[in-house]
Amino acid sequence: MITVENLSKRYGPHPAVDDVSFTCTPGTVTGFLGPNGAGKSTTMRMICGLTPPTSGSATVDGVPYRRLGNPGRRVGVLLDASAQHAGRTGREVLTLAALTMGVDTRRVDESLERVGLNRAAAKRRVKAYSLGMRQRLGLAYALLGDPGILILDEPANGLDPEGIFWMRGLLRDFADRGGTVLLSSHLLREVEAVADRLVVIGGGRVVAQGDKAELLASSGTVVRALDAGALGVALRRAGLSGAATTDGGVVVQADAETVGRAAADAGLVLLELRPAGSSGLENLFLTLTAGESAKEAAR
Ligand SMILES: Nc1ncnc2c1ncn2[C@@H]1O[C@H](COP(=O)(O)OP(=O)(O)OP(=O)(O)O)[C@@H](O)[C@H]1O
Repeated sequence: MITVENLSKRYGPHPAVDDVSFTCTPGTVTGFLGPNGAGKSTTMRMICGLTPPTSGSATVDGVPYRRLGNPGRRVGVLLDASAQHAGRTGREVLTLAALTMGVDTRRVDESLERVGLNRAAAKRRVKAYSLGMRQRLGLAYALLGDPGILILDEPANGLDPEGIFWMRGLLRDFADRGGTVLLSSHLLREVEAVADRLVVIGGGRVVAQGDKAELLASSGTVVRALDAGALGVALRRAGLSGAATTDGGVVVQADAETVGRAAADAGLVLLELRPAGSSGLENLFLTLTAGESAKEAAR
C-alpha cells in the first residue's frame, strides 16, 4: 500500500508538486500520468525518501520509506535506468545488490532471466547496454528483493513494442499475485492497457483520478454532425462544452441523451453519437494537461 497525503514540493517560488494525494492498493496497477514537467518524478522521489517534501507526507505500508528496514525487500524502485554503475556488468550490479539486501545470490540469474537478459548480456558492462536493456536491468534490480510493491518511473522508455508488451504482462502478473504497482508515463495509451486506476497530474496538481473503467465511462460522448459548424452553435446554445477530435467529431462532457437532444432541438442530422470511451479519456488527458508541456518548455 502506498499512501500519498497532501504532498507538495516547491523549488523557490515554483510549485513542482502541489497538494497531491492518492493511494495505491495491493492487487492493483496505478498509472501515474502527466506531460513532461508535470511533477511525476518529483512525487515518486518524495515517496522514496530521495527528495524531502515542502509539506505533506508519503508512506509505504504505513511507514515513511526512509524508516523501512532493508527497503529493497519491501519496495522495488526504478526511478532512473541510467543510475547503475556503468563500469560494472549486469550480473555484478545484481550480485552486489543481492549481497546488500541479504538476498541469496542464486536469485541473480533468476532475476536476469525474468527480465529477458541472457547470459551474454549479463556479462557485458552496463555502459554498453541500450536504454531498453538498462530498463530491463533496472526492473531486475527492483524485483530482486521479492518486494510486494513496485515504484517505476517511465519504465517503458527505450523498450520496443515487444518489450512494452512483455513488461505489461510482468506488471499485470505482479499485481494479480497481490502486489502493488505505481507506474508513471507521459503516454496515456502506454498505461491504459495495464492500469486499474489512473492518477492524472498536470502542473503539479492532480487533475483527475479514479478507477480506469469509471474514468472511461465518465469521459463523455462523441458526436459528429453533417453540419459541424451548426453542431458547435447548438452545443454552445445548450451550455455544453466540447473538444474537437482529430477525425472531425466533438467530445462533449455530457451523456448521449443530453447531446442528442441539443442536436435534435437544432434539427441537425447526426452521423455519430456514442460514448467516448478511451478516445474521451485521451481528450480529457489532453485538455486537462493542455499547455503544461508548453509552459515547461518555456521555463
Ligand atoms: N531539483 C530541482 N530543482 C528545481 N526544479 C526542479 C527540480 N526537480 C524538478 N524540478 C521542476 O519541477 C517540475 C516537475 O518536474 P518532474 O521531473 O517531477 O516532472 P515529470 O512529470 O517527472 O516530468 P518528466 O517526464 O519530464 O520527467 C518541473 O518544472 C521541473 O523543472
